[in-house]
Amino acid sequence: KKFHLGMFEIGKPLGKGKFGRVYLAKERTTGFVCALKVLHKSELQQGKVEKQVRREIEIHSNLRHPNILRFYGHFHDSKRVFLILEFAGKGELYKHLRKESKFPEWKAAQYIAQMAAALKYLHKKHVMHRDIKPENILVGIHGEIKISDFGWSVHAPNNRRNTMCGTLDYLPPEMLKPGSQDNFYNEKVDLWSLGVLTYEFLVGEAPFEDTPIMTQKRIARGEMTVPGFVSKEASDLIKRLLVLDPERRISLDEVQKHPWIVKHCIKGERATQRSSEAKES
Ligand SMILES: COc1cccc(-c2nc(Nc3cc(C)[nH]n3)cc3ccccc23)c1
Repeated sequence: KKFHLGMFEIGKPLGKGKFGRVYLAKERTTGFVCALKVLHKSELQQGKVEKQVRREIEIHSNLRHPNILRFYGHFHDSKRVFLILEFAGKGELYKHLRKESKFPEWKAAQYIAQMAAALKYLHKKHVMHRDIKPENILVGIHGEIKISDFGWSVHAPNNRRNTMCGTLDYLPPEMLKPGSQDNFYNEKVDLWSLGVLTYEFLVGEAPFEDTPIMTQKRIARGEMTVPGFVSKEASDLIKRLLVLDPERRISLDEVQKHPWIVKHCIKGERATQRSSEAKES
């Protein structure tokens, strides 16, 4: 007996996140496959995250980009909230990262180029994600990556009122400063996190990974070293993103034109040139 929920046929559970379970689902009339995220209102109340979920829905439902997981809609019953999300066939990026321990430079560069494109789109809408990390990225069936969780995204600028986000590893120095009320930060926080992500893709661990106290100290001082096996171009990009002063971080446009990205990301004519060469051979 298949389990139906209104117009959806519920398939296998894909896994569970922090506040809910995710199921494969099929829309009954069209056969459209999606992922259904089920959140229990009681758990949201306990975790004091209802406002965050409402903001996630409001922000995520207005986003359309190939490297951002599509949000199709939501509905709720007395006990649960259901988010209708795009299904990404290859699951969580951080599982691939742990399995491969670190990514080859060409793969890391392609992922970072896709992240830069998604962040450029978000920042143009004055949305900052604030929680860029491998756990919040899914992989589509063709290997493309999709930013998923928007639970911590807000409209920029913002001053840190709410409690700390998840892991400290990805927090930029400006979000760690003692709570002076004029502690405003903007979307450049995502540039710092992009630097941490680039490092973690290439090295297999975060640049400031340490005990919580030491991690905060090392972030505040920008204290990290890039191992010798990382190419000098990749190391250059990491160092231009992990800059303490948010205003001095490399821009997303410059990331997309950076030699390390250009070298590994076949675009347009070079791709066709490659394929035409292949045809000749
Ligand atoms: C904790 O492990 C979790 C949790 C939630 C989802 C997955 C998972 N997700 C997706 N795709 C998704 C998920 C969403 C919201 N859209 N597309 C695919 C997978 C494939 C193999 C294993 C696991 C998968 C894992």
